[in-house]
Amino acid sequence: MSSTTHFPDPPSFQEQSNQFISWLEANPGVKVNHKICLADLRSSGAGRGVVARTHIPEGEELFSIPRTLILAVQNSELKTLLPQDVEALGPWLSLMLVMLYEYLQGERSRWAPYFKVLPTRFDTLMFWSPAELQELQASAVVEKIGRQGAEESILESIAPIVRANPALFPLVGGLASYEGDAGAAALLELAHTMGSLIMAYAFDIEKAEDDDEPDADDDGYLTDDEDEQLPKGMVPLADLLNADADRNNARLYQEEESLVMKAIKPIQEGDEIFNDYGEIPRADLLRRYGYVTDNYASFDVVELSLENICQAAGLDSADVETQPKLQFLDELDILDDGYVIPRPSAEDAFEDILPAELVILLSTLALTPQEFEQRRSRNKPPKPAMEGSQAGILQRALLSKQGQYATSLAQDIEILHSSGSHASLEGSARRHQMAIKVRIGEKEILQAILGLLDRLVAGGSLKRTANGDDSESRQSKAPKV
Ligand SMILES: C[S@@+](CC[C@H](N)C(=O)[O-])C[C@H]1O[C@@H](n2cnc3c(N)ncnc32)[C@H](O)[C@@H]1O
Repeated sequence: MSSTTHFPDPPSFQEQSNQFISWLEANPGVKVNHKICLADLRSSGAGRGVVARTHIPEGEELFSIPRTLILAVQNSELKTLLPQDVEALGPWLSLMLVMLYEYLQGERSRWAPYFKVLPTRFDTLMFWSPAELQELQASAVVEKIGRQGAEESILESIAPIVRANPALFPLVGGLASYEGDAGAAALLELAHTMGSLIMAYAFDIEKAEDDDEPDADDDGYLTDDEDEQLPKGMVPLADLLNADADRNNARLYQEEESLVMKAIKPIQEGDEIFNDYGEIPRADLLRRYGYVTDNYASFDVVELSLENICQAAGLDSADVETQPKLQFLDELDILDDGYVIPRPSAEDAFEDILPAELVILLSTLALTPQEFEQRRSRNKPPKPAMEGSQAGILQRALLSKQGQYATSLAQDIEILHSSGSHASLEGSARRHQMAIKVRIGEKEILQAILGLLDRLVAGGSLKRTANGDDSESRQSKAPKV
């Protein structure tokens, strides 16, 4: 993302940018620093972005958007036009409904010039075909896309409101109604567009006096703990900043009356201004934002499923009801469905790389029946320590995970080298290349951890630094991608 094909009416791209900025500046309370501009970055696959026209010192305000201009439930007239409490739908679905309403108003919407600069096509995993998703091979991200769950929620919560209020939700594309298969399909498509915009563009909007950091989300468009989440809102211009891991040089401050973007570093003339999307593994970057860059590689993770680990420990299943060791950890609330292993860095000691819950699981699985009975009678899990037997289970689980990918790391590196420059690729070819990068990251982690475990199983020390470079390689040494 985001090339020409992702935006409506590509020939008017620049004109739409200009009209959007004019509209923005005409709104009372908006301030846009003349040192920034909205740039066309489609040639590098980054859609629109914000660029410095001239040097900007650290701390300088880049723009300020009044809270009343945020496209959000509290600012849309929809909430006064419906009998039900829109906010009760939760942050995702309520904003989705409001965006559907505003979008379908066309030119009558207060945010019409804003919608014209937003994309209508996405490279987020929600939109990948089964064949494209297959390129992610054994990546756990494939299980987190949540398309089916999102569609069920849309049909259950959004569709009845839209269908009951035809005057508020005009029909699109020659449809007779939003009823029936064709109506439902059109509604789902529109809702997915809004959901994808929320996923990649919306901010959690803190209350004016609330300084707490927002919770991280989420699978699909929804999460389990919706009640605790902050309302979401689309903040014009703030959401046109791209992000690139450690190149972050701006930050949005949520003040009493306005949301203010400020430079957090000196920015040189011509530099792109980047927001911070967080320390996101490339798999999740692809799922939520539809792009990857090599700068995010250090945040990559590999996820082992509980099933994978149980198999490696010789258990018949990962069923909590029938496996006493799993039941014991579940009752202590320290059992997970999957365990995330980060990319080891040169500074990390091995025991700091693995999550404590994973080491406790391995230690529990390694207990003899007598040791387990003792633990259970004291209701205490084993201490998270990696020794030979735990390392053996982990090694088998990692090898089994490695075997689930259809190609080796060495093969992927070759495929990547022959696949051409990222920026020039479009459509499926671009998605394919991004998938290769994701799976390379995961395979590099598997290889690095396996190298460290080799030493442990062979009787070496675990205190050494966990750096992929000095570890024994099972496959050819991985270059930085
Ligand atoms: C918040 S929007 C930023 C504005 C967006 N570029 C646009 O033209 O509308 C987030 C989207 O921008 C794109 N994006 C952000 N950072 C990027 C980067 N470093 N390289 C390529 N695309 C990027 C992705 O498509 C992502 O989903």
